[in-house]
Amino acid sequence: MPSSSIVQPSSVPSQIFTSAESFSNKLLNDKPTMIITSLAILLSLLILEQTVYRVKKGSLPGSKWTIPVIGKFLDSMNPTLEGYKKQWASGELSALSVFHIFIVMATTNEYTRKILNSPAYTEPCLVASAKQVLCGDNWVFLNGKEHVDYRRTLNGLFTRKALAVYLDSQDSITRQHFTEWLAAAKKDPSPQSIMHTTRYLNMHTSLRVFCGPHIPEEAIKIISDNYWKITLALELVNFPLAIPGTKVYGAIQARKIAMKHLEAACRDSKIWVANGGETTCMIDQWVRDLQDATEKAIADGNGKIPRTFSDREMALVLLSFLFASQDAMSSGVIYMFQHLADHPEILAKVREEQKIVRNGDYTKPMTLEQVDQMVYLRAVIKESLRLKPPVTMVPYKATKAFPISPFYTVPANSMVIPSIYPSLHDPNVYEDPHLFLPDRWLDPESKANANPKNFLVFGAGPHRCIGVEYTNINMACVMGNAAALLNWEHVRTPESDEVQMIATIFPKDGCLLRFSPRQE
Ligand code: HEM
Repeated sequence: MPSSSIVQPSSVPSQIFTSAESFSNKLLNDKPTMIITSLAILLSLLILEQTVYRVKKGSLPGSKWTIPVIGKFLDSMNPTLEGYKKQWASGELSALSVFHIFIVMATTNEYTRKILNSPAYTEPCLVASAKQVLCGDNWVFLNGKEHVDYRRTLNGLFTRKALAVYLDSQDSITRQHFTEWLAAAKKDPSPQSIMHTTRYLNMHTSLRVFCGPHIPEEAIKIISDNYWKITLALELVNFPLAIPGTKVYGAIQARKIAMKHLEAACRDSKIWVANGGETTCMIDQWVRDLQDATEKAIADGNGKIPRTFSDREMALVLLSFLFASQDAMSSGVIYMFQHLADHPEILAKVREEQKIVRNGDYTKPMTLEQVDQMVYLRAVIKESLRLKPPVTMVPYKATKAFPISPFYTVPANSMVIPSIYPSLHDPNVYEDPHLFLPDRWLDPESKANANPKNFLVFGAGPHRCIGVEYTNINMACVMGNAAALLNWEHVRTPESDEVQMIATIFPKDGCLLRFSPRQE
């Protein structure tokens, strides 16, 4: 076969094979050509892949070549904070590629804020699997005016009045779990990791705050047991196909289970509110807000009747809240337990404040007014979140070519990642950034307070966390009650200060604590 046929395959199509024998002879004769053709195509694709990567990367730091097809997939499967620190140290902007997704990582506060505040060029994409797990029609994927309008409705679920209603559930569930933790510790006094117990406490609290009495206790347990599959699928880039056995497939099954129960709760709440039931939870609050706005519009005769929300739409919102809060809140609370155990002098001050604010009576449920007065505890929470921010980075996508600096334009459709961690550890803003120093938040003139733009624990811009106040109150409720009602001893291991990244960050040894009851 002449070599020209390699580049001119069209020279053969008119040939008709008249027998099976001549066909197989032809195949045997053509075998070397087919191999050479395939190799040539493969080589061209590899060269094209490397060229596209290098053109997109331009002058940014990062590997000169990318591993064919998978890129840095293996690194992204086992991410480490050390690995990310290396990437951040490589430049203010740096590049990598995973499964042909070109990624630009921003390190500085300036670039990070620019990505978060440029809705004309960027939108959150969470992680690559997020649309499969959360459903493409989830409100969190809206942008621009549609997003602003939707979010305005949801803001009503986080007013001070609404937060005061939720605090009762938060307080009673926290106490219930502490009682169970103490009973377990009495049975087995050996130190135990608090990873799963804290996650269950958070899931239980979230689902009662969101759904009140409209979700049965067994459903909470089922959702909680399955939710870990969602957490495991939150890698930056997953294996692209959601086939049985993959993490994304497991997460989709877990979401289906959660959605079934959340939709049922929304249905139940609508009936409850229509029958005059009191507001017990977030969905009741939402249904009541809509009912009140509708009645007002009719009474005013202005025609501004609010849109209705189906059970599925409401359940998708609750799913987005669960998704946003479960891992982040667990990380925040676990590190609080660790930091306070490792700094007994700070825990002593938290206890002193609890005693004063609550008049030494820890039997009464915590109130919002009391949380307002816990100035020291709130500084401790802020510092714990700064030192170990649960969310170290937030993946965004460039919806069009994004001129992030005078020297570099992020190519359209790339992933562009604002990094939160470096801003929170900037030594120019936080002296001794690796130390746990809550006092830095108590002086209004401190560098930390003078530079709020660096405090990116909850992001910034149009998609800034909607649950900031709820988070602060919940952490105050859990840690205020823990300080008052529990003693805990941290059994340190060589891995206590190492960080494990599973969607958010956790101490690598799971934080081993020994609990006992506290009497003042
Ligand atoms: C320690 C706890 C939490 C941390 C550290 C945290 C952090 C974050 C961060 C970094 C973002 C991205 C912001 C951005 O893109 O600029 C975010 C978004 C979001 N968070 Fe949180 N979060 C926490 C708890 C919660 C809770 C408890 C809820 C709900 C009950 C919640 C609901 C949301 C939602 C809905 C978004 C997306 C907002 C939007 O796209 O408009 N978060 N959060």
